[in-house]
Amino acid sequence: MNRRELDVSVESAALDVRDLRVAFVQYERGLRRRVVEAVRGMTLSAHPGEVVALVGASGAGKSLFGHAVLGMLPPNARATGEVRLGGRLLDEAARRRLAGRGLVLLPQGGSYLDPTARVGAQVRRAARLAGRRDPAAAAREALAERGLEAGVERLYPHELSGGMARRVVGAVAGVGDPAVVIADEPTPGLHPEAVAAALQGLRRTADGGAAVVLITHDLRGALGVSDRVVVCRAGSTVDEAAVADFAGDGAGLAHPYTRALWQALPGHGFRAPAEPGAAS
Ligand SMILES: Nc1ncnc2c1ncn2[C@@H]1O[C@H](COP(=O)(O)OP(=O)(O)OP(=O)(O)O)[C@@H](O)[C@H]1O
Ligand code: NI
Repeated sequence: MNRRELDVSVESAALDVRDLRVAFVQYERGLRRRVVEAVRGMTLSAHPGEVVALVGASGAGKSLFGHAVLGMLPPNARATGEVRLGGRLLDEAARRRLAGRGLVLLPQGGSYLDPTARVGAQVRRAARLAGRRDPAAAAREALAERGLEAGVERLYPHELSGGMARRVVGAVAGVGDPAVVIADEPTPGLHPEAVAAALQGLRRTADGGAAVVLITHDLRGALGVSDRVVVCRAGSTVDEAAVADFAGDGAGLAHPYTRALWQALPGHGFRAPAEPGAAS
């Protein structure tokens, strides 16, 4: 099922997540059962054509959000809340079936590419999974659209530069014409031009009609390509702000934590906000 089959219209959000919660069941010394709530109320929606940034500190629950939406949590995790795709309420199993097709996750750490397979095979596989009738042609086209010539198909991931790898990832993500792309921290470890290229790749994916959720620590980088910013802290989404509100001394930002994140950026002359529980 791809974007057309999901029947995503501009009126309904492609992705609509309400009050998502994720708890882990843990056993202490094999006996005492303990439930730890890692995500405690995350709400986010993204419309076709939009890039919505999900920003927050390390451990805030951003990656869990992505995994929960895809229905890919570890077995000891329990998720609750409502996840709609194209207006339809779907359970975890239904979302897992859409993974790689209507719904794509680019996981944190760049492990999205299989190091043992050639680029061409990987993009063709994504095209096949997405139901493209001629996977080879679709793969060639997806790579060419991103400025990669046919020879790239024969390369292995370790033979790609950072920027090329990201474009290949973009091709893998975009070849099925997905309704929703969740990109988890797509930029660490890349040099600045490659970071910009990767973010622009996501922007183009959205301009092509997908709803993109950009998970990142990099508020400044996110502002360059996003339409809205959702801020999370300690497992909860605490604010949603328009990109235009991130200006000057942050007076346009209503939420104190969002304002503190903005003011903590280098050049703004303020200190980073303390994390809950952190020693000050
Ligand atoms: N399998 C698990 N079992 C127990 N707790 C977990 C598990 N996976 C994640 N957590 C906890 O959930 C919280 C959120 O983790 P998550 O990976 O979503 O953070 P994040 O916002 O993506 O951080 P980062 O920016 O560092 O990637 C963390 O406190 C983490 O310890
Ligand atoms: Ni993460």
